[in-house]
Amino acid sequence: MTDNLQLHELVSACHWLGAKGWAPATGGNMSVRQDADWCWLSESGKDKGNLTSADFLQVSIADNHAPSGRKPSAETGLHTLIYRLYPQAHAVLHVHTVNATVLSRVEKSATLQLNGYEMQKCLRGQTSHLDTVPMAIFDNDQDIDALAKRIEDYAQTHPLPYGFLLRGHGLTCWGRNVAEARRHLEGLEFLFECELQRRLLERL
Ligand SMILES: CSCCC(=O)C(=O)COP(=O)(O)O
Ligand SMILES: [Zn+2]
Repeated sequence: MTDNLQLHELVSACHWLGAKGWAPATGGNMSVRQDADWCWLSESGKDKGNLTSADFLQVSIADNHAPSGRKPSAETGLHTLIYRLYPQAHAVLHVHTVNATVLSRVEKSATLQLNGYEMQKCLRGQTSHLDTVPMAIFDNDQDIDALAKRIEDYAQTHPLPYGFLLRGHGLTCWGRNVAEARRHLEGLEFLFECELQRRLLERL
């Protein structure tokens, strides 16, 4: 059972990422796991930098049902997929940062390979800049069920330990608690900015 503390931490993470400009114009969505069956997801269409606990709706992880009758995020199916795939995932943050949006278009292949950066070590389990961290990029889709199915199929053979990019759309990342999801978001965003600048300066 997720305590109120995790929802409170999620609300402050939303204010933090909103202040950074990572959820512009109602973009982005966030959630926290309650238990094996339920999570709390941001309501669709809200300014994600200004949420309160009352803006989070209880959603069934199995079938995306929201008993309140209010409308959870349009991307609910991606959050619940992550909670089904990874029992250890307890918080999911989806943001529309400029770096994630642009880099996911500049990189034409299905995977962004990050290597050579000390900051890779902010990602759980990473211990060296010499290792390569693959970040999957999925082509964007307005059909979230179809997108979730593509991601689910991919995840059967490729682990997605931190998150994934949606091409021309943004980053979805998670962690074992809100603090870890927040660290992954901040670290990945830093790495994306470094990688974009490197490609610009090296004319790649
Ligand atoms: C203007 S944002 C377009 C929809 C989107 O990608 C998003 O992250 C926000 O959707 P939500 O339904 O969660 O508000
Ligand atoms: Zn989005």
